[in-house]
Amino acid sequence: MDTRDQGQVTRLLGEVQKFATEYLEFFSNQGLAEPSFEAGNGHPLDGVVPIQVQAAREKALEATEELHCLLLGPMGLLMEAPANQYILLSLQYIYRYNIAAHVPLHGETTFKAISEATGLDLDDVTRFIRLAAGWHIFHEVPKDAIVHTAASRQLVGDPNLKAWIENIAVEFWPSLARTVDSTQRWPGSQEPNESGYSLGHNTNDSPFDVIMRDPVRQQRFNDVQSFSHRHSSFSLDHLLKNFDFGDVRTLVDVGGGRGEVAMALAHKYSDMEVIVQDQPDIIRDMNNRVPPALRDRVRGMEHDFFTPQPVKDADLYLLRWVMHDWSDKYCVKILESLVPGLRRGARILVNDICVPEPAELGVRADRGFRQMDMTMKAFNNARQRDHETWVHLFASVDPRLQFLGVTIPPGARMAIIQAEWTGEDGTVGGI
Ligand SMILES: C[S@@+](CC[C@H](N)C(=O)[O-])C[C@H]1O[C@@H](n2cnc3c(N)ncnc32)[C@H](O)[C@@H]1O
Repeated sequence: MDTRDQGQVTRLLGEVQKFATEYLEFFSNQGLAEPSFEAGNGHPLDGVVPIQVQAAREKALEATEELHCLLLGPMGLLMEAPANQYILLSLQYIYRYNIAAHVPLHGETTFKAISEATGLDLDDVTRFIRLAAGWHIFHEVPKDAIVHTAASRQLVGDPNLKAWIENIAVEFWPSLARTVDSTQRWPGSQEPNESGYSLGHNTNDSPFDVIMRDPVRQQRFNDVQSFSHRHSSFSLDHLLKNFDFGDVRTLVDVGGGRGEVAMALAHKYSDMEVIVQDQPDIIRDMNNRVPPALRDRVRGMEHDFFTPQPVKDADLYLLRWVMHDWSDKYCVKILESLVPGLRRGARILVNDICVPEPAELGVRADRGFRQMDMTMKAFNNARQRDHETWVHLFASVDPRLQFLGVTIPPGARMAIIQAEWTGEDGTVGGI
């Protein structure tokens, strides 16, 4: 008999008690009320909580998650697993019809009042909101009347959160539903137009092309990038605090989006010139966002990163949150296209996920990385990479591109991955 799991529930109970108590001490020390579904925890995302408090919370979450799974039992676990997708359905409905704004921030309303104000079918309103209430998003009391919870209040007036949820519902969800079909139709494909997205959206184009030609989708996609910067584990601060840009005079932010990273860098380093490269529409938007005080040092440049790099002699080429959008085949092309711009000693800095080894993290944290990996496959046949895959990727570009290593700042999800060009200036293909 396998005795490994004996006493596991008891051990987990102890861990929940220990780590949740540590977490709660932070609230009592600050004179704050305990977190509740009604009032939340007072923090929009966990950025303002000290790192050791975040760690205690994460350990408590890991332990409660495992406890939950053990109590479900094997069959319960399998049966409950698909249920979480339903919350997305409800959130999509709530956003589509701006339901949250029809609930007073303080006080209650009724399903009937929402139906009358929006013109929506009363039965639909009731059913979609009751579905959400199962996840503590709105609370129904008494029957047919609802009030906000802390979570449903977040759905009012936060366009970037809206974009993030709608992007998953509209772009990713149909893609995920067809990803297994895509493995059958195009086994092992690295092409962006042979993915779950291609089948789910019935298109032969790559997802980026589909998104970029539709202003609504494009705006939403850009807002998602802004939203992702807000979560502490994806915060730009990890890069700014843990990489010394002190000797960088010219930085090219390749696929730099709306320039948020560039502007943060230019604020911090008053001698740095930053060139943001991206697709034409993004660059037009980006140029309008640069404040006058930074315009002489931050500028946008339309550039397709699959074509040779036009900026020669920069000190650093940054690829932040770009490579995970592409399969290895296309990442090699992106890196190869940089080579013509590189002078000896120029560095490439990739700020992207480096997936930890299996079992290095708890199951909850690990699951987050695996889900992101599968999302990228469904979207674009792209992937998240672990240490070994990053090393292999750089090695397959050019032996003169020396891999300098990977560091993951404490509390960060995005790793700092570096390489240096050791060849002659601006050489391509072994010349
Ligand atoms: C996930 S976003 C990352 C943006 C930014 N680096 C950040 O950290 O927020 C990926 C960016 O790559 C850009 N991109 C996609 N294809 C591109 C191409 N062929 N050439 C240049 N940029 C491209 C997108 O427009 C988008 O801004």
